[in-house]
Amino acid sequence: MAEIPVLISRDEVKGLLKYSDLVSHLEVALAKFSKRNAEEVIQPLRTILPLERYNGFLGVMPAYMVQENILATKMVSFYQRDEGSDFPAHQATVLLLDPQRGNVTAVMDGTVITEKRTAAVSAISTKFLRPPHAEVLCILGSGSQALSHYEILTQMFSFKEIRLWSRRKEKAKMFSSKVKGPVTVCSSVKNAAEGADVIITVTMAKEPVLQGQWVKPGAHIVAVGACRPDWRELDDDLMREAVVYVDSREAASSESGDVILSGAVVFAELGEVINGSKPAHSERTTVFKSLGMGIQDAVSAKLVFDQWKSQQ
Ligand SMILES: NC(=O)C1=CN([C@@H]2O[C@H](COP(=O)(O)OP(=O)(O)OC[C@H]3O[C@@H](n4cnc5c(N)ncnc54)[C@H](O)[C@@H]3O)[C@@H](O)[C@H]2O)C=CC1
Ligand SMILES: O=C(O)C1=NCCCC1
Repeated sequence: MAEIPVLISRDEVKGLLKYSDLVSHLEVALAKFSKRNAEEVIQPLRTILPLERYNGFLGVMPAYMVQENILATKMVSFYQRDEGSDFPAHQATVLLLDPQRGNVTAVMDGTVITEKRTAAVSAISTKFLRPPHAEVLCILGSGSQALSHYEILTQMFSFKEIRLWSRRKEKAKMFSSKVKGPVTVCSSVKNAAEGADVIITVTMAKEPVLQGQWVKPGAHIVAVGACRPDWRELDDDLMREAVVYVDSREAASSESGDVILSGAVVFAELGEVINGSKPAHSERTTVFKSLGMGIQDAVSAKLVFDQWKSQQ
């Protein structure tokens, strides 16, 4: 290795990566991605290596943004852990490279990047697709993504009520004691979801947790979990009834159980809504199926690195 890369820790990434920067930069990246111009963005479908023995997966997610001169790859491991396990469900590292020379310029924690950039993309979908006068937010799940989603959605929007459901009520209570604002802990998904305007699913479920019959017509659902072709968070009724948006069509048709197994038709990518080539049907029930993209990590890593450099 000719030059030693900079190492940026989890705590440093936490301090350096701001939601406000993420939202504006991710909007530009998603809009560009959806134009499918290889002179602008190159992002192959991620490689997923099963770690069957440990009930987990390793994902490798390279991306190159040509004009911005950003080349990066994330390695992310994720596991279906037993409740109470000492090991984290997700761990990630992002490598930022110099595209001209090919050397690694920075190695940084990718776990916080994954938490923040996923929530920022969900906030972008909420911005475009939530119904008018959205007042009630519902979060299903109480892990790391639930926290980052709570943070950004309460920063960007003025919901009157925030409801939370988690499989284990004590986890939901712990969540509500960690966050700054008020949270209504609900004892069932039905109670949490009924009447909600925006519903975020951030669980490790393999079977549907949210049923279409509980969803208010016109609600916006952001489905973040179920990132394997045989995993589900949403039932067939909801998937077939809603107008379905995704981050990447290729990823959705190869990785999303909710899309593949329901046979739902994908209406548009979020990037197409941002770049104006497809409408935002905010008057209808909408689902944004998020799977996560290498360009989201690449953009985030560059923001972290630039902030880090400006402080040296
Ligand atoms: N779309 C994307 O870009 C990304 C998606 N994810 C996915 O988001 C989901 C949440 O991730 P984290 O919050 O980091 O995980 P976490 O492990 O911190 O939290 C998972 C939550 O799901 C709950 N849960 C587990 N099994 C369940 C079941 N069978 N039914 C209902 N709830 C269940 C747990 O109680 C916990 O509240 C995961 O599926 C993860 O793979 C994670 C990163 C990026
Ligand atoms: O985009 C990511 O990062 C992930 N997506 C789905 C599952 C784990 C991590």
